[in-house]
Amino acid sequence: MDTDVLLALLSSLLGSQQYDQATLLDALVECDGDVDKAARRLLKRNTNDGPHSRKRKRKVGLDAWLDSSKSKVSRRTSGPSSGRSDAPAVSFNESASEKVSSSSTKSVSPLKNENQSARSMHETYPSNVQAQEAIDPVPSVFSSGTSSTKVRNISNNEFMKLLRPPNSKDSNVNKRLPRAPPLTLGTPLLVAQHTPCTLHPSILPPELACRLFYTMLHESRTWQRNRWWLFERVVESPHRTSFYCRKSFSGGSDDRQDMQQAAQFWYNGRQTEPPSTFPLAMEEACKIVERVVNEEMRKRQRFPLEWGGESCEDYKDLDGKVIWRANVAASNCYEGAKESVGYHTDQLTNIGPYPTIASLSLGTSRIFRLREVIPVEDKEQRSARTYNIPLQHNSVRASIASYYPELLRNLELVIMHASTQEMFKHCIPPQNAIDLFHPPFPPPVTTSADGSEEPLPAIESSNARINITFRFYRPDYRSESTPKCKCGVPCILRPDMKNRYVDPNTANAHERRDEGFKKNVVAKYWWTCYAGAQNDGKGCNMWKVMDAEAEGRGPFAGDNLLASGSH
Ligand SMILES: O=C(O)CCC(=O)C(=O)O
Ligand SMILES: [Fe+2]
Repeated sequence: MDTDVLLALLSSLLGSQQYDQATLLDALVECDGDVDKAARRLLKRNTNDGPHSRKRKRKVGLDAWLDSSKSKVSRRTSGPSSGRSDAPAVSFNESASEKVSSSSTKSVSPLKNENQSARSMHETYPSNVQAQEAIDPVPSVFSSGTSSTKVRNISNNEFMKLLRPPNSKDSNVNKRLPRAPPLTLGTPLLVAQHTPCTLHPSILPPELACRLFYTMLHESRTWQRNRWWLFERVVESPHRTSFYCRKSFSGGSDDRQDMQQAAQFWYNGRQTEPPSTFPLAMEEACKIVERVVNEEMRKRQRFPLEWGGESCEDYKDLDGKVIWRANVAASNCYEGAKESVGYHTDQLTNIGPYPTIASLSLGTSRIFRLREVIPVEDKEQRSARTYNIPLQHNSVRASIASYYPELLRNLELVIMHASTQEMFKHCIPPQNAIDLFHPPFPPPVTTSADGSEEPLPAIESSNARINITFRFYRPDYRSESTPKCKCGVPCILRPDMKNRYVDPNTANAHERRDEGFKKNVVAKYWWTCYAGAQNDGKGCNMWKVMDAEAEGRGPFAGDNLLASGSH
């Protein structure tokens, strides 16, 4: 994680559009993780590139970065007219800042309520700042205060100490390792070969896909940007998002209420309106997605910690067992090429270990980027690779917990893939250009509150991508079972991505001996305090290992495997 923080900081200093991640990483490695030095080195290189290089005029350095956000605050307080003429970010931040300060005062009261919980879908990686950087060369971070700003100058060392957790090994990046060049995975076969994801093009009937695009784009007018605290500032994700619950979920009413409470704190502990239920077109699409995901899951070996409750009555369908059922969905809207989401893993708080997530893309095509997190033990042997997966309209990318595709063995690839959330971080990077989407059908008709029917506004072309991630909130990870930290706020659940183990339940003797099959299971998860994301950035640093048995979690897929003796 700390390498990502360093990368985010470095690109904040330089502007991420001008340097690709590999260049930033190289500079960091050359400078032993010193962000300031790396920024100066890259700048110097640019200066040498020619006398007209516009990059060399940029002021860099941590102090300059902090200064720039200070001056942003003062611009803000001196009124919008003093801002840049092209300054939507400034005026936006101004109103966002007001909203945040009121919500941060509010967040105290809901957090007192025992039944409510603070949680979010995304990790609070500063790489979101990096993503936002690509939109506005001035970092889109701002002080939470008014004109008496909370921003203070701190030394480089002090800052680095904040960023680097004790015992962090990331500063010792192995300099001898060649960099693995990024790979673009343009076909379902390539995606399956290299990642624990599967790609399903043209999954919905074309008319339904188009109707769903219109519906969600219309809904997205009310979606919000995610905000959280980071290093005494509030940062904001450069895309809009919303959370939906599925009405037809067959769990009891307690389940539904519990999911609603979880949804209220969907993003980083910020209290939101109760979630909407799936619109009709989304419900229709969900049924198709569920069928495809279940078919795919039946082909795969399960991880011991996956949900194993498919034999419970509630999870049976007319057709028999349903391994995976979507009961919530998070939806994202990216307008234009520059809107993005930074590198993160999805929080496991309610979806539990080794979750399966089905992510439907509608509208303009965008790149989905995956980057593997290399376990500590492997750091000397191999470097992380970045995979780019272009996601077209009406396609589903399913991240299904899987050990590794069979094909990998035949191809004798060294990298052994496990599950997406445990082994990879993902993002939607900003792009320089996108193709406009032309809806192939006229807009659907909607029924308004007074019962009258009218069509949604027609769209000739759109620069928006709508993403719907269908998820299964596990009954054994319901909100009320989430441990609370000393702040009295529900914790978040994270995997120990950097340490992996052989799974004794599934590995055979040969596999256990074989180096290549080592470390394909994440066995440790921990609960950590997350109050800091909303609570003026202040949390209690609480940290405890998840003890599935003591916490009464399950049933797990591993229990079923053992019972059937099928491993
Ligand atoms: O838009 C996408 O495809 C990714 C969204 C995502 O990562 C999320 O909602 O957690
Ligand atoms: Fe995600």
